[in-house]
Amino acid sequence: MHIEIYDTTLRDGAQGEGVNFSLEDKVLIARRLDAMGFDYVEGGYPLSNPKDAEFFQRLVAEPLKNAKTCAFGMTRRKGIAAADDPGMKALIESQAPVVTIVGKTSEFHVREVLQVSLEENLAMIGDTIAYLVSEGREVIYDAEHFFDGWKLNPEYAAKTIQAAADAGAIRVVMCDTNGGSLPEEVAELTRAAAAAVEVPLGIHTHNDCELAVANALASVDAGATHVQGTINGLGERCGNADLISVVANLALKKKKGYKMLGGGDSQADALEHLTELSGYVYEIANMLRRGAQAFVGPSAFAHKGGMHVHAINRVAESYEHIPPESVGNARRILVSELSGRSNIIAMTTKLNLQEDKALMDAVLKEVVDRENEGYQYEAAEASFALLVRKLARAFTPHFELVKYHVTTESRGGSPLTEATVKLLVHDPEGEDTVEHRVAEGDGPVNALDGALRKALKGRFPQLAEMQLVDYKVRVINSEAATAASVRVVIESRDADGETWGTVGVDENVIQASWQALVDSIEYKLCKEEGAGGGGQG
Ligand SMILES: CC(=O)SCCNC(=O)CCNC(=O)[C@H](O)C(C)(C)COP(=O)(O)OP(=O)(O)OC[C@H]1O[C@@H](n2cnc3c(N)ncnc32)[C@H](O)[C@@H]1OP(=O)(O)O
Ligand SMILES: CC(=O)C(=O)O
Repeated sequence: MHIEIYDTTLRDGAQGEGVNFSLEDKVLIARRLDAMGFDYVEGGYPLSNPKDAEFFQRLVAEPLKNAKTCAFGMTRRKGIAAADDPGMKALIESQAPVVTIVGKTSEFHVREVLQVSLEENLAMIGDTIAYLVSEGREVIYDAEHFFDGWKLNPEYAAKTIQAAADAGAIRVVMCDTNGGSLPEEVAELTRAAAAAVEVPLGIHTHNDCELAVANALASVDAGATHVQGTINGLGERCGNADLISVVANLALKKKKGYKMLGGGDSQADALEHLTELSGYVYEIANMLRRGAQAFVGPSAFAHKGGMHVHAINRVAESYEHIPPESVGNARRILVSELSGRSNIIAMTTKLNLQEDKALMDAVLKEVVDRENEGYQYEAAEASFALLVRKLARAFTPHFELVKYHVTTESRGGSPLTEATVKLLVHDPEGEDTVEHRVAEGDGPVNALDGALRKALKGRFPQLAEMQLVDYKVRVINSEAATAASVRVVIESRDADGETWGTVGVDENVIQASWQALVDSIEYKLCKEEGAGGGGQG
């Protein structure tokens, strides 16, 4: 059975705190969803702001290829004809072929929020849809507060969706607007709605009880054939149903043969692009990815516990509910104090090192000891790779520190930071040289990085290709007051997009930063020589 997937990232997703798409962002996301086979893409509320209105004009100039574009609006204002309502005018002018209209289902909302009679609300629903249909639009009706409204007054709730169906709505979508319903209630009321109207039913759920996806799935099992939600679950308050999880569960977990996103090969292809889609939307929204996001998060198939990794090495599905590749994700093995030898073997295999029991034991001991001192290798695979090479005696440093010096000076204005670095730079085929360089920076780490690069750029020009993209500091034993150590984790990126993390720990933040900086540069140089391996990007 085909289940329609309706994306409202650009409207309800944009109602999430901290989400603000530009016009260009919206167009890019709409086209990506279109390419992946989504049935409907809701672009926004044309009455609300010029950007949303302009979005639809952009799609008139260059329409989506597969998905239907939907413009969102509410039922006509009380006491006026639909044709006279500015909201209707904006919807018609959007030229979107589909209009999604939200209307009230709950008599409580009709009385207390709209403050109109129950009859006037029914007329507002019917008039609005009939008018838009007469203007040649397909209308999807979003029944706001459907579940709460039905529980309060089922006869009235049924009348509201019947008014929508009678006026020509092509879908009636049951909205769990406050996100307070449970899956069993959603299933039961989906069956009740199916008995009240013949129009295909849809489901639109919010995540206030962490049940948006479960509620959407329950509704589909009970007969809904259209699911509304957003990518990554962005949306008002706690968000909407995450369509990534909805699609992955319907396609991969349910045994009822649900088909979506084009079905067949296109469906499989779309599933394999879900991780990429999730990252794309986070990137455009300028938001950090959620590590533990189901199916597509970086931690969704990351194995940390030694016993898990041991089992995974024997049979992948022992600790994985689906193959990570089926949703475009990848297995990751983490190294930490919770590791057993299996974690270390998995990581060193990635580094192309021979399996060597004595080395594995030494690495495991070193990792456990260092994590006890505050190091953490989960986000610092490059430092781990260097640590293994050092223990395997397969590492020759490219340079050594003679001394560094960092000063910060303020004469009343913004402080100025300056770093001096003196290095012994090795040259296996020639003479070692001493490089002594100074650089200014926005802060101590920036200045140190500048001076370090100046000292190395003559001998290693390829360092110009890499840049530091993230810097995190954390105090790790704050109860020890003055003796507290800090952990610095630096993320670096190469010209080809590969990223790697390095770590440093010390009581002095500059020394911790120096360790992480040196590891970052050594990793890049080893990588160039084919000896780094195991990048994280
Ligand atoms: C469940 C949902 O997510 S629905 C979508 C919610 N999204 C948004 O609100 C974002 C876009 N909204 C906006 O840009 C603005 O709210 C607008 C342009 C729609 C309206 O702005 P304003 O005219 O200034 O009204 P305001 O937002 O203060 O109040 C909403 C008005 O709509 C009325 N209203 C609310 N729902 C409906 C409905 N389904 N049908 C008709 N009128 C409605 C309210 O009664 C209120 O009118 P009133 O002040 O005459 O009582
Ligand atoms: C329509 C909608 O966004 C809701 O009821 O949640």
